Amino acid sequence: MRVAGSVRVPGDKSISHRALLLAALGDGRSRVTRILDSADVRSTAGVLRAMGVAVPALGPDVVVEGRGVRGLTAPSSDLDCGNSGTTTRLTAGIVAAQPFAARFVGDASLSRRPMARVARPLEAMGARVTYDGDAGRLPMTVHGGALQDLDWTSETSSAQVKSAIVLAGVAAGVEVTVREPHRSRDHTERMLAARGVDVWVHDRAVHVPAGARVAALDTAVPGDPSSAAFFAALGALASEGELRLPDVCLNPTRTGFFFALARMGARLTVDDERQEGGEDVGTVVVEGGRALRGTTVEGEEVPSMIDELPLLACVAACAEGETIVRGASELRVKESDRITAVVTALRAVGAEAEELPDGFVVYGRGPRAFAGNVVTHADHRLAMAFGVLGALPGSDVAVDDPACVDVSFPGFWRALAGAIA
Ligand SMILES: O=C(O)C1=C[C@@H](OP(=O)(O)O)[C@@H](O)[C@H](O)C1
Ligand SMILES: C=C(OP(=O)(O)O)C(=O)O
Repeated sequence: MRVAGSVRVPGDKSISHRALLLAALGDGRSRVTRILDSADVRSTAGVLRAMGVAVPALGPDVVVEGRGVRGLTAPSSDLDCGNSGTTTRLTAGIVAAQPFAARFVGDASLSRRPMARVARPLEAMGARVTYDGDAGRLPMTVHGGALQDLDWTSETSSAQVKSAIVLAGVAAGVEVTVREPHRSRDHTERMLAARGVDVWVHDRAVHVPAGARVAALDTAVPGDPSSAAFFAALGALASEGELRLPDVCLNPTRTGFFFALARMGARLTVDDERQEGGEDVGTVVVEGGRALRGTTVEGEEVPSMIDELPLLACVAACAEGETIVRGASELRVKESDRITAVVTALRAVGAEAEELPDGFVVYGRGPRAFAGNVVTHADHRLAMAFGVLGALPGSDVAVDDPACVDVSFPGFWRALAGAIA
């Protein structure tokens, strides 16, 4: 298989959510260009509209009139977060500081995911959180109120938990410190700093002082490294050719997959590296034709490629030798249980893999073709990872729900077909 050309991946999902939320909390008008128009970001736009923020239909250029940190209005309907954990948890932090209650609902997948991880610190700040049914699961109502300062040590390295607490602190005007075991993605910190908030980051701790205001800011969203990862993998698995992936966010809390792929033997370089809107951005160039070998991922590397681990498992099936991922039990509480789902799907297409409680082992047997049916559990990352395996010469992989890619990467299948020469 030969790859060629340039794939411009859509805007970063994490940054797109935050760009809307911070624009809503801002003093004045913010313009966001190149925002990701996907189902998850539409969920964030929808919950903001329900709270009185005039967010236009998502497009190349989105202008939002900020309401200030406590200027949201009580929603007259539920906040429908769809499939999006980020929408739910970050918005829960903001609602905790507003003088009203809001009920969060989501689809079947989101309704299985744990919410106590954000509810507990928000309760410690003085908000009240109630559940319709099972404790810690949606539907969940956050009753906002007068919040107090918080110094919180998180058990998980979760940017959503960290951001929920930080946004609650900013919206309430109180002081917060959040500590985490390993550094998770730091877009909230960078984006608040760019909007005039005195954020301090020291090692694995973040501090925001009392009385913060969020300035309005015009920004462009860089390309999503989690979406670019599928094309980096495709290029690395190709027998010849080169793919260029321009304008990808290269924030070091997000580039773990590229690093692991390079370590496995892929030829990856970066052109035109620069700073844009507080983020490192560049063109990732991947060349095919290299033999790949297995690797081990654990510890602090895990958060830097948390959403790319299903894809890493697929690449590992085409490498020589074992790939071991440990310390990634968070994968069990994503859109699906991504440990069980990826191991089951790998076996279904003819690869060898086994589950660990907190990760997996893939027994790679070098470049080859795969065939079988993949159950995605409507998980976009699973669909795209197995889409890459299905694109390999001789492969015949049927993904049960190809449309679920719309959560993060509408147009993925066309882009995948277009990258193969
Ligand atoms: O903050 C964010 O934008 C995200 C954080 C990660 O989740 P956790 O915070 O649950 O690890 C990641 O998996 C998710 O896709 C997006
Ligand atoms: C886990 C993901 O997103 P979220 O938590 O926002 O649903 C993801 O996009 O892989």
